[in-house]
Amino acid sequence: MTSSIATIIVAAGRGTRAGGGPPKQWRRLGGQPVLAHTLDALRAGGLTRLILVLHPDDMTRAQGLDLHGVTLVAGGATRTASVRAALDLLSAAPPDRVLIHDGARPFVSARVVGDVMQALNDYPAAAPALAVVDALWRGQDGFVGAPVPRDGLFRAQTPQGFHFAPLLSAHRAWPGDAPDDVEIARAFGLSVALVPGCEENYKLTYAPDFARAEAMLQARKPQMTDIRLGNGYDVHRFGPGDGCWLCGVKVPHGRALQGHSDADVGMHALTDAIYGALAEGDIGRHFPPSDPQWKGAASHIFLRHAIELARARGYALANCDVTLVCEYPKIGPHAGAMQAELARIIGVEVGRVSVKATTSERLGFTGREEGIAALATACLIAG
Ligand SMILES: Nc1ccn([C@@H]2O[C@H](COP(=O)(O)OP(=O)(O)OP(=O)(O)O)[C@@H](O)[C@H]2O)c(=O)n1
Ligand SMILES: C[C@](O)(CO)[C@H](O)COP(=O)(O)O
Repeated sequence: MTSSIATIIVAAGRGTRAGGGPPKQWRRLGGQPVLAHTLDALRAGGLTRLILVLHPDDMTRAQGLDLHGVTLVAGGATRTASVRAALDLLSAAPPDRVLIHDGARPFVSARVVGDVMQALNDYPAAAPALAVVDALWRGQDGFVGAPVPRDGLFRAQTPQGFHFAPLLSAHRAWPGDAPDDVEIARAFGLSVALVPGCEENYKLTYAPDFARAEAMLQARKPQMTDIRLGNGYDVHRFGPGDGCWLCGVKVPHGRALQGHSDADVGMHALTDAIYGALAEGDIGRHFPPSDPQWKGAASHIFLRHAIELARARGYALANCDVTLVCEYPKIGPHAGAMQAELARIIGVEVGRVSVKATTSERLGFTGREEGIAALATACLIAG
């Protein structure tokens, strides 16, 4: 038989030790109120019936939270009074079990929640805690006094879990305040099982605890891979000659491509794709055709420049793909050599470079064999 469970989140305190500003449970962590993280963490632990105890002055702040499955209740002047208000509310439709969690512990893990719930199958109460590992001393007027044996000492955490009926009786029998509900349950005679807590489940208490929380959130963020894509397109016309430079290979042909440089249309398209990925314009920006020093230049100069620029910015070429559009010369027999040459210039393995070709079905300027067009895509990856 499954038992019903409700979770009380106490969040009606004023957070005076955390310093100025809004109460700590309403301060923002990673752009959201602390309480939004706490609710998310508890839901991730499978808890759905949630009682959120708020200070009467904070009720309107709750509108910014995801209140699905949440009942709001006004808290009291002490933590104990706040828990009691929630227990009284629940007593109208009592669950079998209740977990009580500090709103100021936003990083509780599903594992801790699960361990507490599991322990309630065998015990009337259970609480997470961490063994004290450091040596303990009593301080005496600013000096180290007598050591305190640390064996058997634990640092208490929440959620603390209880069978509901005995806990309600324990609270109703308790006269005043208490640091937590374990103390009240034990005073009533309930045995409380220890389950392992976790370091991340610390309570935001003092101002520096917020910097630690921000750092934890930052570390949890999936690291975004910086991937950049660029495309390039180029056309050169045919003129007299005995072959075309295409992707670094001279392909025998009855004509040659005309241009200011060696007119390697494929390498130009690829170079522009790399510049495009870097948002660095095109070849014309880096090697102006008006500058006579680039007349007849070998196009690998341009490609090397683009890839060096990428490296200087911290990018490597992940892969590239060049498509040549022409009826003639036939590219297929030379595509392997072109891939190898481009890979050599770029400094990557051949498997990252693709060269392929298509005709335009005799349509347009390429179909009329007036020139060759080339398209290229380059993918750069940071790191
Ligand atoms: N009257 C109170 C006092 C405390 N709490 C809640 O109990 C949890 C643990 O208490 P603590 O860390 O002591 O919170 P504060 O009382 O807000 O802090 P401070 O003592 O620094 O003012 C917090 O989530 C807090 O909001 C509560 O619901 N009602
Ligand atoms: C309930 C509690 O969080 C257990 O660690 C703690 O007792 C309440 O907070 P305080 O900082 O001790 O007031």
